[in-house]
Amino acid sequence: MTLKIGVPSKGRLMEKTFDWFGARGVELARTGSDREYSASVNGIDGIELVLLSAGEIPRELAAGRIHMGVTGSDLVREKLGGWQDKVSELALMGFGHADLIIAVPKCWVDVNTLDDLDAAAAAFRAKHGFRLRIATKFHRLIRDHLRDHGVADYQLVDSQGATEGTVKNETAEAVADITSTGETLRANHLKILAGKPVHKSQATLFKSRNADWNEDTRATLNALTEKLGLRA
Ligand SMILES: Nc1ncnc2c1ncn2[C@@H]1O[C@H](COP(=O)(O)OP(=O)(O)OP(=O)(O)O)[C@@H](O)[C@H]1O
Ligand SMILES: O=P(O)(O)OC[C@H]1O[C@H](OP(=O)(O)OP(=O)(O)O)[C@H](O)[C@@H]1O
Repeated sequence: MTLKIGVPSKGRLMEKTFDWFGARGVELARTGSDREYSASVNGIDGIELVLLSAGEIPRELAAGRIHMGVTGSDLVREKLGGWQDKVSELALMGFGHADLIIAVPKCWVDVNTLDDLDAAAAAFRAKHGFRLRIATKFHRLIRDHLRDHGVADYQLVDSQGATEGTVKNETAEAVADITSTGETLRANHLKILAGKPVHKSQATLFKSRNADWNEDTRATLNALTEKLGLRA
């Protein structure tokens, strides 16, 4: 039986994932044409590469359909409730860095912290008769973070892309999204609330707790982690 590793099939994380393994003597390679989703692994036997969208890798790990997978630490925490019961972290890979943050319009001069946001949200509701809207695709992480910091008078509105545009479009008053350079926030006249980010994300190699770990796959895992210089 082969050990299946899910790696991003495109996008930000793909190339660096291939480089990360390659630098450790495990060559991942796409096979076939540019558009064909097939790949191979050289340097170690008994491994099958599965090309997937980074966003789907958490679900596949949790279901045990892949034994290991590379994706952003933010996506695992967002998509898997109780993620630590489903997967474990084998390696922080040192790329794909991004911060999940909450941002408000730059012109809100009195709102710089979560406490300020809480006060602004209460005032907003009193004035407008509905709760201040925060646009995001990170529902679980933002809800938990705001609950932990005592902010209650808000509503999340779903935004799966172009989230920073929702304030200008008047579908939200604030946003919660990933940022790396900060360019998109600046361009949309938004400022990050002070304090630590909700989550500091990076590409991470995960191991599924629910996959079929039999004698073969465990032996392959041990060979692979040794080659990669990790602890299984
Ligand atoms: N500037 C950035 N913007 C968004 N995500 C970033 C950024 N920098 C790093 N990342 C990370 O990249 C990962 C998302 O990658 P990507 O957008 O390729 O995957 P995806 O959401 O599955 O998209 P797709 O479904 O199109 O493959 C997340 O873990 C995120 O934290
Ligand atoms: O801090 P920056 O370097 O400006 O990067 C942050 C932006 O990049 C991502 O969007 P993406 O390009 O994935 O597009 P999306 O709006 O479709 O999510 C993210 O959602 C931010 O909008």
